[in-house]
Amino acid sequence: MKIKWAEALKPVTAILGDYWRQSKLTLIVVAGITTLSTLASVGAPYLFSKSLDRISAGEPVEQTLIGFVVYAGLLGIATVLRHAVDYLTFMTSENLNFIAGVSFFERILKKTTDFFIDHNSAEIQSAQSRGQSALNGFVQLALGIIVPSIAQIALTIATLGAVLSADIATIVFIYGVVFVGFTYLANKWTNQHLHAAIESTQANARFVGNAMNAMETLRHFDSQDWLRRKFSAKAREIRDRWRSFCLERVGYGAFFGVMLALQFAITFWLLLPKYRTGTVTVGDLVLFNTLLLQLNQPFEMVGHAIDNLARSYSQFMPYVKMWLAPEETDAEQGSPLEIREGRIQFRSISFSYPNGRGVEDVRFAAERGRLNFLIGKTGAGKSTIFRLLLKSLAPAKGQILIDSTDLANVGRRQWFSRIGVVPQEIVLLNDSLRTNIVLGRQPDETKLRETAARAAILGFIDALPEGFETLVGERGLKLSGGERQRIAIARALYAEPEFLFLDEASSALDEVTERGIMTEIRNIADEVTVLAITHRKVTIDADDHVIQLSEADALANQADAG
Ligand SMILES: Nc1ncnc2c1ncn2[C@@H]1O[C@H](COP(=O)(O)OP(=O)(O)OP(=O)(O)O)[C@@H](O)[C@H]1O
Repeated sequence: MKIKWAEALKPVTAILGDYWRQSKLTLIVVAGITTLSTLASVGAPYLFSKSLDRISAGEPVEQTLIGFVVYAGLLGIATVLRHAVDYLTFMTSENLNFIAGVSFFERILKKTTDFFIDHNSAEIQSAQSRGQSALNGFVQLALGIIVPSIAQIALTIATLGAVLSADIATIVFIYGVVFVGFTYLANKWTNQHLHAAIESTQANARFVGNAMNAMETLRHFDSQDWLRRKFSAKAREIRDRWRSFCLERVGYGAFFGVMLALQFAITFWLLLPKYRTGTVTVGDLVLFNTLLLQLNQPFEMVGHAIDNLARSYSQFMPYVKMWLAPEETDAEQGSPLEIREGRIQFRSISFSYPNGRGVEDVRFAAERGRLNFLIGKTGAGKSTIFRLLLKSLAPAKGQILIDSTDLANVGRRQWFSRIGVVPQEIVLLNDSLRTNIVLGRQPDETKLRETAARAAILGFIDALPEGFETLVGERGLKLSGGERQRIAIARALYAEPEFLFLDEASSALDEVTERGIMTEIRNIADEVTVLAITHRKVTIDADDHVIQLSEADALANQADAG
């Protein structure tokens, strides 16, 4: 996806806007100090050259000493101010990191399900840290380099023009334009290597994230060697792209050296005859030499700044792409959800994924008073129906009614506050059992114990030395599959939902435990609408309501209202 400049500017303006509001005072102080530092760095050599001329003209040393003392003082002040600018800029950058980090995280929280199917956590993190450092680069460049350098260039050229001659100032100006222009072109020419290097780095982060998630499996298949080869091939590709970039830049360096020598040679060639005729003094020559040497620094800095800007821009692209990726659209001002009977009705629902698969014309109703089981062959569309119910997908056709309210008009937060879900793939945080069940909702010890008992996990938790405070490990891997499922069931029941969706929620449980949990759930079926996906017929009782997805082509699924 190629990003337009205007689009890339959206996150920049949002973040820098916040940054300006929060760090206004420091930024103004930095700008003030920068101006003073620039004045001191041009004023000092000027004073030196004038004092030198006065001494050459035979003025007594006592009278000229004051000029040299002020010169020394100005040099000192310029150094102090330069350091102050460096560190104040650095100090504010931490605040910028904070703002950029939080804004990015908030955006990621709103992304669609597809976003998390396409990007893993390592890749998201890599985009975030590169994006943050690029943004920081922009600000540091602007504050610490571009603004002071341009001020110094302007002031120096004006001084050279006034003290020496307009043609010298013009030569220096032309040199600066060629220098900065060539740096810009060199960037353009080397950009393809740069973009390729950044893209490869991002792809490698995605690869590493995938590999970390599948580490156990890869080990079982003795795939480490294959993994290592793949990783080193990708890492080599990144290194080679960076190398091509750097070597091309080294070549351009030679051009800059020749340019610098030429500039000095031409200007001295013009100045020396003027010295002979007395229009230029020794002090003027010294001033010229000092200012020119000093001026190469801001020229180089502006050149590098353009260079860095180009690099930062590329580094910033993955961050921008993620920032701009579609977000869940929500009916925030949606219909209030009034629940009377808790009836869920699918009315001719169709949905197709980009690959053409999905569900078509699905019709069924799930009511309270008994459990509703959704069954059908693998790939028939059961999970897709759940995703539609959870508003991760939106129907292309048809309506999902909750009593008489169309679910499409209900805000996600409102809907999620009324439902409990146990997904097929249980996701646990690497935190305590308590945190994994409560998940940031209102803490209530009695409710916690009650729901854990309903999910048949209370006995297990109480027997652990640290009880509810036990840590579950990365993705809950310190628990068995069945324990993870029971924690997920307790989590779904904790907020006393009005609708409960179970996607193969008991597939990892033994029959006795499963029966116990299903009895608990049947006991609440009068107050909660329960819709469960299962492949295990034994889970289903004679009194339960079965919704059978047809065995025809998945896209032509026709649910039986049972
Ligand atoms: N994100 C996706 N992108 C593209 N196609 C998908 C996606 N998710 C599912 N599908 C396809 O849609 C169809 C229905 O999948 P779904 O997961 O709903 O089936 P299911 O009945 O839940 O299967 P199972 O019983 O195996 O879990 C399948 O053909 C599947 O390949």
